[in-house]
This record gives sequence, C-alpha cells and structure tokens, in this order.
Amino acid sequence: MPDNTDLCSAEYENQRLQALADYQILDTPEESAFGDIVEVASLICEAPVALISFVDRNRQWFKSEKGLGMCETPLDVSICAHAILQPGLFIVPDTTRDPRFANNPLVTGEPHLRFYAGALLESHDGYPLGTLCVLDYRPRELTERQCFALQALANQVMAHLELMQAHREQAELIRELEATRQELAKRAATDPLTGLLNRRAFEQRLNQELALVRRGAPPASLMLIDLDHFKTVNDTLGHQAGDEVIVRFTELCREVFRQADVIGRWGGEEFVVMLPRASVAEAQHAAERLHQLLATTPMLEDTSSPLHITASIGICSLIGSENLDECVHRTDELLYQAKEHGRNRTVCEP
Ligand SMILES: Nc1nc2c(ncn2[C@@H]2O[C@H](COP(=O)(O)OP(=O)(O)OP(=O)(O)O)[C@@H](O)[C@H]2O)c(=O)[nH]1
Repeated sequence: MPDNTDLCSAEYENQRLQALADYQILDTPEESAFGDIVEVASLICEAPVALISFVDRNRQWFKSEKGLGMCETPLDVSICAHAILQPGLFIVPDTTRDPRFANNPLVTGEPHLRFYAGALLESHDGYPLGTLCVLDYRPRELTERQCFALQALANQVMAHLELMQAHREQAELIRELEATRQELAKRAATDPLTGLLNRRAFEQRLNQELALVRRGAPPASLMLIDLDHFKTVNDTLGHQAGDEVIVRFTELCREVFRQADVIGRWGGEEFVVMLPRASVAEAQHAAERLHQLLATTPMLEDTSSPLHITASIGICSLIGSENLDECVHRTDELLYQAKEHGRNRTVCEP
C-alpha cells in the first residue's frame, strides 16, 4: 500500500477492490483448505463462530464459515469492514459496549454476537482484503497465544491465496507457451507464399500414409505437378507476377482436390498432392479437372491479355513396400515423361 494513502478515498477503495478481484476468490465454492483453517481457528480460540470474510464493495462474503449459517451479509452490518481499517488484530470484547456495533442487527438480534476478534487478511502489496475472525455469543477476550494463532492462521489464508494465484498464472503461462508452440509448429510446416504444407511437412504426412498403406489401408495416390515454362512468366512479367500465379494456382488446386487430399509445395513451381483412398484412375480424373480449369482460368487479373498456364503431372499409387524416396522417384519419372511428351498432360503409372 502506498504511503500517505487516504484509506477512505474512492480511488484507494477501487484499488483495494481490484486487488481483491485479482485473487479471484469471491463467489468461489467451499474448499476444504479454507474450511480446515476456520475449524482450527474456532478450536484454538474456543469460539462458536469463525469466518474467512472478504470485504467486497457492498457486502462481506465468506469463503468459509462456521456457526453463522450464511455466506454473506450487507456491508453495513459488517464488523470486518471496520477491522480492515487497521493493521493486525481488531478485537471487540463486548459489542454492546461499542457504539459502532451496539445497534448492529447481528448484535441486537439473532445470533446476538457479543465478541469479535479478526486478524487482517492483507494482499502481498498491502491492501486489506478481509479478516479471519472468530465470534462468540458472550463478551470475552483472547489469550496472547490465541491472538498469535489467529494471526498465524490468517497468514496461512493469504499464503494459500497467493499459491492459488501463482498456480493460475503458471497455468496461463503454460497455455500461452502451448499456443506459441503450436503457432511455431504451424509456421515451420507451412510454405509462406501459398500456405500449403512445405516439403518437410508433406514428407511427414506422406510417411504416415505409407505406414497406413503398409498396414492394409486402401490405396492412395501420389501426384507431382510442375508448372510449364514458368521461367517465361518470371522473365516476361517479373518475379512478383510469378508469385501471384503460384498463389492463384494454389487456389485452383484447392478447388479441384478433396478436403482429404493433402497438397504441398514441393519446391519452386513444383507441387505435390497425396490422395488418400484414391486409385490412380481417380487421381487422373482430378488431374484432368485441373488441366481443364487451368485452360479456362486467367492466372493474372491486371494484364491486357489473359495469361494462361499449363502444368505437367505424374501420378503413381503408393506402394507399402517402398519408402518415400522410391515413391517420389517413380512419380518424378512419370512427370519427366509428361514434360518430354510435350507438357500440359498427365502421365500415370501403367
Ligand atoms: N516467381 C517465382 N518464381 C519461382 C519461384 N520458385 C521458382 N521459381 C521460378 O520458376 C522457374 C522454373 O524454371 P525452370 O526450372 O527452368 O522450369 P520451367 O521454366 O517451368 O520449364 P519446364 O519446367 O521445363 O516447363 C525459375 O525461373 C524459377 O526462378 C517462386 O517462388 N516465385
């Protein structure tokens, strides 16, 4: 708490309430850790009523209570609201003899509270939050040892609140770290220009599929796609336009292939698609759709004459007995044949 603070100012009260809110304790369910402290306070102080009370804006709310039978009261009947205005213990030996409490309905009526002793619950930065208090139906005092024990138990209440807060902060930190880890993993797996899987991530996915095929999963197909004469696009329209074409081509791929198909950027103007549960004939149909779409879709918007591109494609089925390099190599050979035979075509394994 800052020095020279006006404890009654609205600004201070708002700061105090914020400190209380930061502990996120108000209106939380009963917890045995706090229940035990209240029981021990009642036992040691030989008092029938014991409370862990937090002073909220318009009420005092009890995290734990013994012998009172209510979980909150309005602030104007709260003795704790007075207790938090001073440090350490606040003791009222006989409420009927104290003008601040003599007319309190909890004193004049049920349960006729006559004795109050409250130990301050103080936040780590010095804001008074409430009390651990014991009450009795008769006027009395606490022994020195009981006073010591009550304050020690109050310190334990705060220590537990601090631990809970540290635990929450740690959990939040772990959540943030996990989100960052996921984001980094996503970035590490993604080609920045197209948002497709990059080669390394695609290889991982392909290895998983190969493992499934080895264990008897339905056949899958692998497709390598290379844009034809792409160098000319760059040379005539510039690298930036080349990038736009690559992005547009990616969009067309997303239109043609199924949700389950995995599209990756193999490198440069070369793409790769793995089609789970698809025969080579089915993959070939998809490749044909792509050829048709390329034939009818201008690849750049801001050019006087529409730019169309073509692609050469090789398709193989995944064979469980092969490793990734062998599967890719076979598909690459077919792609090479497509290029050799004049481009703008698909060559499938026989
Ligand atoms: N704009 C752009 N160009 C790229 C990118 N990656 C590779 N390229 C270009 O793609 C071109 C590929 O050229 P080549 O390997 O000669 O192939 P090609 O001109 O497509 O000819 P074929 O494949 O034989 O039909 C090169 O000019 C590369 O610079 C990229 O991310 N952006």
